[in-house]
Parts: sequence; structure tokens; C-alpha cells
Amino acid sequence: MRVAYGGDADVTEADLADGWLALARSWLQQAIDAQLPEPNAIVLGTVDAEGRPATRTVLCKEMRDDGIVFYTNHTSEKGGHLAGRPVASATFPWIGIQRQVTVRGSVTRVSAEETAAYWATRPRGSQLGAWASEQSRPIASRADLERQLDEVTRRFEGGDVPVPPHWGGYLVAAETVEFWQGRNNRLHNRLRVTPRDGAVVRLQP
Ligand SMILES: Cc1cc2nc3c(=O)[nH]c(=O)nc-3n(C[C@H](O)[C@H](O)[C@H](O)COP(=O)(O)O)c2cc1C
Ligand code: PXP
Repeated sequence: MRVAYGGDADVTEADLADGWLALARSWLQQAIDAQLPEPNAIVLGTVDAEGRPATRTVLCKEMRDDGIVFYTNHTSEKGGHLAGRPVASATFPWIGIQRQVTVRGSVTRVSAEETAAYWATRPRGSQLGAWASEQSRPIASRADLERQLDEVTRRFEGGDVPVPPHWGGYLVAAETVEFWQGRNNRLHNRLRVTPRDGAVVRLQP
């Protein structure tokens, strides 16, 4: 397998005139328009107490001036990593449009109000799933997991499903944001922005 990249216009420093967020949103829109699967998926890297990295995919639910937001279980493995070392790297792997954006920075929890507002938009089934799963912990069988779902389904029957205390949003601060665009001969475009001072550095591919 060997794919040659290129064909569209080069991304340049001028594309960052309105800041990283405008360009990242425009690339996300292009990923949506290209019908890439899960265009808001990010590969999230965290580190454990020994500095060993771990990655997994999560969904970015908001892209805003100060960074990007995702939601998960605070007691999951990634939640444990973030409690000990609140830093992350998050990559949008938009391979189908020959792009990638990576946001790196410190991680903080979003407010309870913000989590509650997002929670309210989730389908009831996803809400019940968040109660039913002790994310990242072993379980003996699929049947046991479904029993846990039955139990929480009964518990919340006839009313709203509240936000679990172990669930919420994290903000990955946009301390650096790298825009990568595939080019011919592996001579890709890479522009790294530091939003704090607006510096833009071109990196060799
Ligand atoms: C496309 C996709 C989207 C996902 N989105 C989320 C998400 O938004 N939040 C989440 O907690 N897990 C999500 N997952 C599951 C995670 O990849 C992961 O399995 C889970 O969060 C447990 O990770 P951990 O054990 O490293 O904490 C998603 C998986 C895929 C493949
Ligand atoms: C375990 C888990 N939690 C949360 C989410 C995000 O789901 P939603 O879009 O319902 O908030 C996902 C998406 O795949 C997921 O797998």
C-alpha cells in the first residue's frame, strides 16, 4: 500500500490568520463533508504514574478557544492517569482527507454545570450505559454486564437519569496545536501554533 498525498491547496501560515480554532473547525467541517466516519473522534494519549503512555479513542464534544472537551468515566484507566498526571495529547486522525490535528496540553475537568448540560443531550441508553459500566474494570461475562444494565434501568425507571458522580468532561488545553497536511514525496506541511502568544512554527515533515 502506497498512497501519494497532495492535490489540494497547501495549508500556509496565512490560513492561521484567524487563529487555530477557526482553522481546526474548518478542517473538522471538511472531514464531516467528506463523510469520514466519526469525524470528531480523537486518539487520546495519557501517561501513567511511571510515565508509560496509553492511547484510546474518545469523541471530542466541543472545540473552543481554550481547548477541546471530551467526556468519560473519571474512575477509568484514563481517569486515573489524568488524576495523577493531568496532561494529554489528542489527535484527530483525518486520514481520508490527508490531514491530522494534534492538541497537547494540561487537562482539567469541566464544571459540573457543563457536564450536566452535555449529559442532558445524551440518549437515555447512553446515560444508562454510563451507570452500568465500571469502565476499564474487568467483568466475568457479557451476561454480567447486561445484568448491571438491567439493574440501573430498573433503578431509574420512570424518571430522569442523573449524571453519575464518576462521569464528566475534561478539557485538553490548547497549549500547542499542530496542523498536518499530507504532501507528495512525504514532504508534508506541518504548522505548530502556540495559542498563548500566537507563534506559528513550520516543522519539517
Ligand atoms: C469511535 C470511538 C469513540 C469513543 N468515544 C468514547 C468517549 O467519548 N468516551 C469514552 O469514555 N470512551 C469512548 N470510547 C471508548 C474508549 O476508546 C475506551 O475504550 C474507554 O474510554 C476506556 O478507556 P481507558 O480504559 O483507557 O480509560 C470510544 C471508542 C471508540 C472506538
Ligand atoms: C464508553 C463511551 N463513553 C462515551 C461515549 C460518548 O458517547 P456520547 O456520544 O453518547 O456522549 C462513547 C462513544 O463511543 C463511548 O464508547
